Amino acid sequence: MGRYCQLVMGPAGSGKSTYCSTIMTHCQNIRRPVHLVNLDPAAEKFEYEPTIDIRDLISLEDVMEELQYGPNGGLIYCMEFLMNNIDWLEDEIGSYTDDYLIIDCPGQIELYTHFDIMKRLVEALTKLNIAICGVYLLESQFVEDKSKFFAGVMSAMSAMINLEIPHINVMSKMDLLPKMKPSELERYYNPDPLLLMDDVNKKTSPRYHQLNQAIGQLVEDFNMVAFLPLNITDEDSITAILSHVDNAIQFGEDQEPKEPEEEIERETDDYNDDF
Ligand SMILES: Nc1nc2c(ncn2[C@@H]2O[C@H](COP(=O)(O)OP(=O)(O)OP(=O)(O)O)[C@@H](O)[C@H]2O)c(=O)[nH]1
Repeated sequence: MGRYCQLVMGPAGSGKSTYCSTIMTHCQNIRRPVHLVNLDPAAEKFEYEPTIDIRDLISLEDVMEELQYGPNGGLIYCMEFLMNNIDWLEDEIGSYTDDYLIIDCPGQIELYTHFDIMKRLVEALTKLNIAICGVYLLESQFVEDKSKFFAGVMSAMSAMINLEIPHINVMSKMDLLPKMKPSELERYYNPDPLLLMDDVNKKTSPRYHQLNQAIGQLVEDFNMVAFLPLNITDEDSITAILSHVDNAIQFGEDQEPKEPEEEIERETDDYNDDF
């Protein structure tokens, strides 16, 4: 593999920064060269100093102070500013060849649902020949409220559909989840629409049952959302996630459309072989 990165996404507080430091520590222990990239202009402190940091370009604090934006508007302004100054990111990344970048993204959910900023970021990274794997985090506490869990599943789906990149979903903070039977947990790792129907129908008025069913059906039909558990104290869960990321990137590269020139060359060779 050449240059590649993990684009670490997920709602606010889902554990993105903790995940990034966990991966950094793991990679350093196994001597895999890795760099942390911070794209959250509101980030405060990091366990690892980021190699590339959006705050060297623009910080949310300055935008809020100087332009009188609120935190959400300010964040979108910062991300738009980054996209309009993408040369800065290209220059910063330029020197890191053959390295693994762990990109910590902001937690504003609208970035993954209805703004095109992440899509433009993906295009910019792809232009730099960086293979990307999206890593979407959802915290395990959502399991305790099934409608919240399914809302989280749909936000993960939204990121997958919008970005169209190799992607894995991670269920973070597994150490905080009360003990559950493996068969019960499995229904969350591979979201079982019946969980939603059984439980949410009981709590909602019958006029919403059809809607609950349609949402369950949507998740089932899409059939591509699955979660890998992350317990930051369990090395095996970290190794499993990294290996899924590697496989997703490899699979993505194998799916790349072939260069038309290659096709033409092969056809010419075939033609020559015939004679
Ligand atoms: N017990 C436990 N706590 C965690 C874990 N991951 C994150 N936390 C805690 O959850 C809170 C949020 O974690 P962060 O890593 O800052 O989450 P984030 O997604 O980067 O947050 P934003 O930057 O606000 O979007 C912090 O208090 C972390 O200490 C975990 O695996 N286990």
